[in-house]
Amino acid sequence: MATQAYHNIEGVQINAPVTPAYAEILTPEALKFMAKLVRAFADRRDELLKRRVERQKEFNAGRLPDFLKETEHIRNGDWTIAPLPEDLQDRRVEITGPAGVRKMVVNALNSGAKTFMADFEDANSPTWDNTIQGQINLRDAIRRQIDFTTPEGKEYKLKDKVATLIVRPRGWHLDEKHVLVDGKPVPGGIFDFALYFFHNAKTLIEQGSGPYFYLPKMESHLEARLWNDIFVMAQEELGIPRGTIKATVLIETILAAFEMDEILYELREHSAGLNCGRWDYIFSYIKVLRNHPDVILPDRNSVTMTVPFMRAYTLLTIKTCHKRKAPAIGGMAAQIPVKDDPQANEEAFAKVRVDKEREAKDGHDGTWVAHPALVPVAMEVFDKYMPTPNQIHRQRDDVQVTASDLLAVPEGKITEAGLRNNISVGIQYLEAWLNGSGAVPIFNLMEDAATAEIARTQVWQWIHHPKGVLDDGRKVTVELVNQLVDEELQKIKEMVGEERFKTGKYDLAVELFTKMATAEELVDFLTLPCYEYLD
Ligand SMILES: CC(=O)SCCNC(=O)CCNC(=O)[C@H](O)C(C)(C)COP(=O)(O)OP(=O)(O)OC[C@H]1O[C@@H](n2cnc3c(N)ncnc32)[C@H](O)[C@@H]1OP(=O)(O)O
Ligand SMILES: O=CC(=O)O
Ligand SMILES: [Mg+2]
Repeated sequence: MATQAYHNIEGVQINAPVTPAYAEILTPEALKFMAKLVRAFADRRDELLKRRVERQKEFNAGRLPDFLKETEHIRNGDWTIAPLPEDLQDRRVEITGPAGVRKMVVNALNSGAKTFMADFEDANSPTWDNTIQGQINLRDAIRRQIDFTTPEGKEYKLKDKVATLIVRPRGWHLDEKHVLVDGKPVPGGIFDFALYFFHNAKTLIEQGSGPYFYLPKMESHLEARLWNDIFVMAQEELGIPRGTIKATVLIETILAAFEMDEILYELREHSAGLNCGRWDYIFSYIKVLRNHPDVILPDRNSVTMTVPFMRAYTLLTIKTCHKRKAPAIGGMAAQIPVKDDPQANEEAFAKVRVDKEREAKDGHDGTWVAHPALVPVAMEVFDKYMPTPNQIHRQRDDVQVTASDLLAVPEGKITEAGLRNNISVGIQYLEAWLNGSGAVPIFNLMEDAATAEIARTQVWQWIHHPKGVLDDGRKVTVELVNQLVDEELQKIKEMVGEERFKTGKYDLAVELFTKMATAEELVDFLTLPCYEYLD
């Protein structure tokens, strides 16, 4: 790999190729801006990550998450978030997809969805190329200079009316290893935010929109405070009025569910509400409560949105948001179109419809879809049940959710089929991610970093937990998992063919998967050890 050090900007070093196109993003001014934010806030990010570790030690020792005593006054206080801008009033359907895939950016913006969340997180494998190409794509899309024709002659051209753009930077746990400030890798979230904001905020404002963000995987209101402080400084630096940035926080950790009011409060000048990131939420539930002898989840496909702890969390999100005049956006159904099988396709669409109906009736102000073909499905449902741009006016005072409701352990079986599915999906997903694809279709479902986290964490939990027993009475063990890994790998080989298997990264994917599933300690995020292998 070529190495380029940006010696002209003191303390900033880039250990990756900088092509002329990349240099348009990595300009001296943009890097200075990024470095200023990093210098101001990276230490606090590090402290907050240490705090996560300390809190986990307490949960491992038997403590259960609960609402915070010291912030009771915020939960009981009478306050609301600042008014929402015009183009974030109606978010009934939001499409998501990786920022780094140019044609998907065009397709998503053209999809008919109200907004498009361009992703540097769950749907993105953070290779250097994906990261910088993502920034290029977004810059070009905003300036309507993204149209192109493939060598096969297929045209990608933005329609007149496109979705409002929202960008999801990486979570606090991830670094951008290719860029160092004062010798240390920069927090990936600050890197993604800073470059996008620097290049586009003013243009977006001139267009009547604004710099809008989704903030992933937070575990406390102190982490939200950090984002808020970054926003304040970033706006000041560029001479943009405070409060222009709007950010929607994903409630996708069990710990954040206990701090929803506090998170909205920290960001109240910059808040665009909350979203139910259901897949990471399930992952976080397993991770945080991993040492608790009563907590074990059944097969991944039986942890649905209607199990009590998931229902409690989504209803509490709606209630909390609406009390604060904030939108409560729903989550992602994993079904995607099934090619060449109309019946299976109709079944998949029906599942999405049911999911969206429940969300709209509950009071969500919008929802997510993974594929353009699902935009009309979700749109029809929300048009039917939500005639107004949003339903923030619907107070859900009838909803009463306690700490034990949020923690309630669902019933269900652990089966060999469920174990095999987790193994196969885990390996296939890791292989794709290592090859630079962060979202992929596997067995007709959308899989991304969050859904794959559940797969590998379940295998770990079932091995390590005394109740990790299959419905036929067999204990899940390292030996059983190793045996099934071999068998599932063989099936994958048959499915993808000899050539693809040989040229793929299956050996590495199996090694990483098996290590994470069988290690004594649970790895915090699968993306951390795997990132070492990304270019
Ligand atoms: C847990 C969470 O965080 S959810 C949010 C993060 N996850 C995501 O964003 C996943 C988004 N979805 C996707 O990435 C894709 O839909 C996948 C990978 C699941 C399936 O993709 P494919 O196999 O390419 O789907 P398919 O072949 O049906 O695509 C048909 C067309 O739709 C496009 N398309 C599919 N999904 C999307 C999308 N989300 N955004 C834009 N375009 C899309 C494809 O690029 C393709 O375009 P083309 O005809 O111009 O070539
Ligand atoms: O980011 C969304 C999720 O479900 O995880
Ligand atoms: Mg997520």
